[in-house]
Amino acid sequence: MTTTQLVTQIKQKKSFLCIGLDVDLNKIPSHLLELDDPIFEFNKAIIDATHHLCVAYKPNTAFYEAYGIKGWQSLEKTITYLNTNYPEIFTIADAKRGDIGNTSTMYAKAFFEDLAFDSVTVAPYMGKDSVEPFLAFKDKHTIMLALTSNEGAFDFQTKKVDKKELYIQVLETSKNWKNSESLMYVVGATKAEYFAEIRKIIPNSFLLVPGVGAQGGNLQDVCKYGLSENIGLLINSSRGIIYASKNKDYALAATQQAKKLQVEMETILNK
Ligand SMILES: O=c1ccn([C@@H]2O[C@H](COP(=O)(O)O)[C@@H](O)[C@H]2O)c(=O)[nH]1
Repeated sequence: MTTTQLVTQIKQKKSFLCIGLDVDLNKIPSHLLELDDPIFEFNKAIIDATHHLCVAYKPNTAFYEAYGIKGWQSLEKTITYLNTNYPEIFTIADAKRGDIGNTSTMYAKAFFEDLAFDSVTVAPYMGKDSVEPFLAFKDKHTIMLALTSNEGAFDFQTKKVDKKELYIQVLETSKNWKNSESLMYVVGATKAEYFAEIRKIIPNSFLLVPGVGAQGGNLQDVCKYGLSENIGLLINSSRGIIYASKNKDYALAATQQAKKLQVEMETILNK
């Protein structure tokens, strides 16, 4: 998917919401556990109930890998279901990969070719030659961790290297990499006070922003300095939407939570 197609979808739906599909078998309604593939059935119901309110879905691969081959099959069925039934939706494999070049190429093939995701998250720690193999894929997007939502972000990311914070170095340096126009960045909603500085460096790049909802990040605070000319934000909420109810009404409850965020986003976009 191209960035233009993503922006068009955002404008049509008046939403820049990304829903995280982080499925934990201990948290889903118990009646689903009797089915052959509870993870897929849960995702299918959530997707059917929310696709009109969001522009992206983000399964975090950890929640699938934890269940071995069955979990990976559920992930495959979920992405195939999305690509077949809702091809306009932007898909993110939150896998946080990155390795030496030839290994990164294999990671990129796994998520872009085999599973046909539109994007994958990567860690910047191993540098240019670990990220450029992902950027070589046309109309695919590489979403690099910049300033993460967790407390541990302050351990390294905000530490100064050559008088500049590491996350700033990541943003500035990666702008010069081959095919860097395919880069997006992860910036946590819990770090709203950093968005103004970040936008000075990457005014137009899309930012994937996790941390709204369960982690306490605030949508209004993020949008104040995070919005760009082409909107440029994908705000993720996972647990706050998919676990809004533990009962049989879970899909309806997810719709209601997603709708709340979409309405807030529509108001912001209309300003
Ligand atoms: O900085 C980061 C990077 C990734 N995540 C991931 O996003 C979701 C957030 O889930 P919630 O339930 O809405 O808190 C999850 O998959 C994280 O691994 C992040 O939170 N922060």
